[in-house]
Amino acid sequence: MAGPPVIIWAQEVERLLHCRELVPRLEAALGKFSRRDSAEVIQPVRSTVPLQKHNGFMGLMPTYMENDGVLCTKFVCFYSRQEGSTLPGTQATVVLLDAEYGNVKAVMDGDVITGMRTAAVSAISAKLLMRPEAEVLAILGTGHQALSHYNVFTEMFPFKEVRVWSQSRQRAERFRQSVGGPVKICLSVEEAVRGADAIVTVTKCTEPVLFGRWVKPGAHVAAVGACRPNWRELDDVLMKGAVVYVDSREGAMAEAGDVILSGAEVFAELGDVINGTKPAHREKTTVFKSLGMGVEDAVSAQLVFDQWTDGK
Ligand SMILES: NC(=O)C1=CN([C@@H]2O[C@H](COP(=O)(O)OP(=O)(O)OC[C@H]3O[C@@H](n4cnc5c(N)ncnc54)[C@H](O)[C@@H]3O)[C@@H](O)[C@H]2O)C=CC1
Ligand SMILES: O=C(O)C1=NCCCC1
Repeated sequence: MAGPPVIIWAQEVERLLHCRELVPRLEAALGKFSRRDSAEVIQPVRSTVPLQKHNGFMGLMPTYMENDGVLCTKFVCFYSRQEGSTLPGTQATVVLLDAEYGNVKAVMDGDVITGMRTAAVSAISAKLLMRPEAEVLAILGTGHQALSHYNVFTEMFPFKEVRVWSQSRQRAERFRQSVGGPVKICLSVEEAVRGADAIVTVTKCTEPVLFGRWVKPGAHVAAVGACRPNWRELDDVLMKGAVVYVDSREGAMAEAGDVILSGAEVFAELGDVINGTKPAHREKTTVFKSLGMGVEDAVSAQLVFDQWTDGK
């Protein structure tokens, strides 16, 4: 008979999950997802339940990887909070199950996983699509994802300058103090992105904040916010002028306002590039529209569980 599930909370997940081990697993997972082989990955498009009273959504993200024996689901609640609210903007929990018996093996904090796997997938997009000589990174937004993206991008690439923009100077200052390295605070989005080689958009805005006319030709944009079909971070000029990559085509057509409302063509999934079935257009302006996938949470949770079991 199965024992009770283990509970692995945030501090422990943080101790066990490292970008250097996670990135190769995520690359493999993105490749498997794009092969559309049901023995590799079954991952339906996220089901989203509106929490109207609280101005939020609950996303359900199940995944089964039969060949790898991984069965997992994440519950993630995300909210549009009033300015100054002290309530959390996103809360996630990941559940790992035994596929044969159906029992829950582990319940773990999903916030650390969401932060790190999202930033790691954006970094994989940059590894594939950014120009190798890239020197300047611009981050728009200063919340949780901004911090995880700063950490992962500066660990993986030798940027000479990191710029950050926030709606609020105070939040930008707080962000600068919370990171381990140098950051240039910019007072406008234009100042932050002009001349940047890589741009990460991690805001909660619902209207475009990044305009194509400011983006240097050949730059790479990892667009992480705007995960609802009527929300935008990027304008039509950027979406239509860039080669657009996504994590999941089905996900993008259901959830990505930047894709749906601009009418931009999706060129490829990141997994197609990893599998060698679609080219990486490093020489052109590229956008990776990220929505987040259950398979990313599944391999992250399995890694945490394996490390936890090894160290027991
Ligand atoms: N693609 C993916 O896999 C994932 C995407 N997300 C999305 O990424 C975005 C950022 O998430 P977190 O950092 O966790 O949120 P957060 O609440 O910690 O930070 C949000 C940031 O957006 C800024 N912001 C809010 N409204 C704005 C507006 N109208 N214009 C410009 N900036 C604005 C805030 O000042 C803050 O810097 C959210 O949209 C979230 O839903 C989150 C997790 C995974
Ligand atoms: O993949 C995720 O996790 C999320 N994606 C979009 C919105 C918040 C969480």
